[in-house]
Amino acid sequence: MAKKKTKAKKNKKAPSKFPKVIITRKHKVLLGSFLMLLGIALTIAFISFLFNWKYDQDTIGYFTDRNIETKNWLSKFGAEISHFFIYKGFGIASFSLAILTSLTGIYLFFNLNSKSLKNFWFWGILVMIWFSTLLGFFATKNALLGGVIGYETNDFLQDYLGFTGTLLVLIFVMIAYLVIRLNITPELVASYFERTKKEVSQDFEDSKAKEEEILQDFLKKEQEEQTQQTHNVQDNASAEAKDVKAETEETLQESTPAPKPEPKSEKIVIEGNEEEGDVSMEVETTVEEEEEVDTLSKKLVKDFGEFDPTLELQNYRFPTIELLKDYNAGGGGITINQEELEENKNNIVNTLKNYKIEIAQIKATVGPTVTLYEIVPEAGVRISKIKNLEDDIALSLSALGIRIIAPIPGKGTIGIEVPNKNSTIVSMRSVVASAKFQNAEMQLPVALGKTISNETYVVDLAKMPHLLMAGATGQGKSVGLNAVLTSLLYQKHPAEVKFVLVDPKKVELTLFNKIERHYLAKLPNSEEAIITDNTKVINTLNSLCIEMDSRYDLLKDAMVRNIKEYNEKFKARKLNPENGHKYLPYIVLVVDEFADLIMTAGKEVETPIARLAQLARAIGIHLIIATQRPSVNVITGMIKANFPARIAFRVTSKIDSRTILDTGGADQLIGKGDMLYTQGNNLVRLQCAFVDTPEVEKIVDFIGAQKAYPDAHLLPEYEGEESGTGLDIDVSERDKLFREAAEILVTAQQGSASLLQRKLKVGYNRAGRIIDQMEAAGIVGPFEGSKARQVLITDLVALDEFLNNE
Ligand SMILES: Nc1ncnc2c1ncn2[C@@H]1O[C@H](COP(=O)(O)OP(=O)(O)OP(=O)(O)O)[C@@H](O)[C@H]1O
Repeated sequence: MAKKKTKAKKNKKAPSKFPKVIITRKHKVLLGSFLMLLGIALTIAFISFLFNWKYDQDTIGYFTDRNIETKNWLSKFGAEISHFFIYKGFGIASFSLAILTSLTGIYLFFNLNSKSLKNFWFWGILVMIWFSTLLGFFATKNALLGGVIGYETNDFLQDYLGFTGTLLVLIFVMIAYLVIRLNITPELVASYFERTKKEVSQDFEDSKAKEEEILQDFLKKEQEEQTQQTHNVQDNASAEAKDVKAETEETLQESTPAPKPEPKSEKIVIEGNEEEGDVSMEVETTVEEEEEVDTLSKKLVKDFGEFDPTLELQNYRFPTIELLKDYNAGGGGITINQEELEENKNNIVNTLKNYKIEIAQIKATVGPTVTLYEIVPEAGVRISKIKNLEDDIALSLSALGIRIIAPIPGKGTIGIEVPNKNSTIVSMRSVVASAKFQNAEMQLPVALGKTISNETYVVDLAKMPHLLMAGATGQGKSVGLNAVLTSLLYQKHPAEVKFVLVDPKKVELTLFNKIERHYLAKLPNSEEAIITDNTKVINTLNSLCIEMDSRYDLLKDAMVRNIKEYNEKFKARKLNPENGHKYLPYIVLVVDEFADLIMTAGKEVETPIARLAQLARAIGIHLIIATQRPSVNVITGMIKANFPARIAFRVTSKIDSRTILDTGGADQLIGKGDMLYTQGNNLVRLQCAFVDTPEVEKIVDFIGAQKAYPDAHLLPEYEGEESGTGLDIDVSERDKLFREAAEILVTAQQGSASLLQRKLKVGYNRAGRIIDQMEAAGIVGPFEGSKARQVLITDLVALDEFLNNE
């Protein structure tokens, strides 16, 4: 019980802690500049101390006495602090402290990734201790070099390990540093020497070749001079020259670089017994050739560093947290209303008593929108009884949005969720600033909102791997979509993720147009990156399928299983861009109002969507589809089977809830971002993070104002059937009735399929196909909606001529 109380206390306190954790950009700039200057001050003080320490010795300890003067360039502060760190501390190794302080300042000031900073501090301090001990070891008489700590550490080690032992420890620490921090291995050192050796011998060969060239030039000149002399002399001279030439050739032959050594082979001889007539046999075993691939990639990484996909936009700045509004700035998180809690508790206890269910324990967890009352029934009460009474209990408590979970999975208690009278908005700012989101080691982290116990809920879109969002209109779907997109914008560089946005309503996602050249992907030749026309969606989906197939080919070629491994290999320069390899960004396809799409395009979109959903997980294409019409003809079995991660906002009926989640519950939500999330197993009730349109606008403005790529990310080209208009229809594939049909239309001067149907007595499909073939041939014009097509040939004679000339 006592434990529970403290837990409850923790929960109560948790929200008020939040604002304290947030370090704003201003704080960072201030602290960063302070630390940079402090580092510089320390360096100045330390340098000055090295020259003036003897004089300043007497002044130490008189910090408050203003009459005493020091020679340190930073006066008393400099003398005292240097005395503390250099003399009493780590000796001249203390300079590393000044460097680390400045470095921290630089990181904060420029808002750099602070992960590597921890590494710098750890190794910096280790090197400092090591160096001061080393100096304490070798320069025992000069206290200034190793400092007191260096001297004492060394003394301590020598007492226990002796002179040699201490030396060995120092050497080991150095090796550890070289191996762990600088990744220097014996192989690397060996390969360095090997390379240098090769370079030196190459230099020798080059100079030899030059010498040969000079020699040949010289010989040529000699020869020319000699041809001008008398015949006799000429003969002699040419004979001599021949000699010299022969000699030169000999040397030339020697100096020409030897052909590449074949892999060495070892010869083993199996001796036969000659007396018995046996023949001896030579067995040749070849030594394996060395693999060059790895050493090449290592060399590339060594020369150019790992491939950095963000290099093209290396000055890109992630949106700052200040762009998001702090909805709870005044109130400070969840407020707990004791009276309300008491009232609800009594209500629950009494209601259950009416049904003769006694309660042993009850515990409340206050969340942003609902409070969860966890009940432990008295021994002997069957859970199924409570489950059967679910509706009656909800009715007795007479509040909207009550959900009973009997039992809570994995807990053995019964949960009753009762909405709070005053709900708290979960701001996007609070979830983005949370440590859970900031430190999330996920490929595509998405902060969905907060759980009932007020914890930030972060999921990995890459693991989902596709998300279905549904809910009645006005319950928070668009806000939810924006929360997902915003999360990704806060964590992923434009080089790492691209969005394909489909927005038939034309208003929800339009804002993201501003980041077209940073984050959006589109078809080549399309003007707008955000797709608002349903017919164009089909082309985009098919293009994504092409992209998927080509990505699979790349993965196969690279012999990896997924995009993460592929990109790691590419970064390590193990994949050659000349073979078509490139860094692959994640692609997130967002379809708002999926119902609209299915209604207009049906199978044509369902098939590629299902294909992508089934196969695209490994190659980094993830789908998010949202709909306000959660009926079975929209969320079909095929869609459901491939979208294990689902979010349900409030719906109007239990049937709708079943369609989305395979279980009830979404009909009991209270709306305004109250939602249920499942990833195939448990249902989690969450309050969706709230991000308003002006906030999204600020973020996209912030990103849009920065340097961008020249164009949006281009998807592979896909020529839709309707855009091709069958122009490539082969003449030999024409319908048998083609000529007859053409004559009918030219005579009637009316390009109508129904006319063909009537005259030729063919079905609608065949008539349509013939018309398409005629369009391809140039006999009739393009489809003009309700009007009949224009006939481009005036009479039968012209038609005859036209067809004969084809
Ligand atoms: N997470 C949330 N927290 C607080 N209020 C919310 C939240 N989500 C939505 N709301 C409220 O609900 C309103 C409607 O939300 P939203 O526009 O997202 O609904 P929708 O389901 O997309 O509706 P539609 O399908 O008609 O576009 C918002 O204007 C806001 O006031």
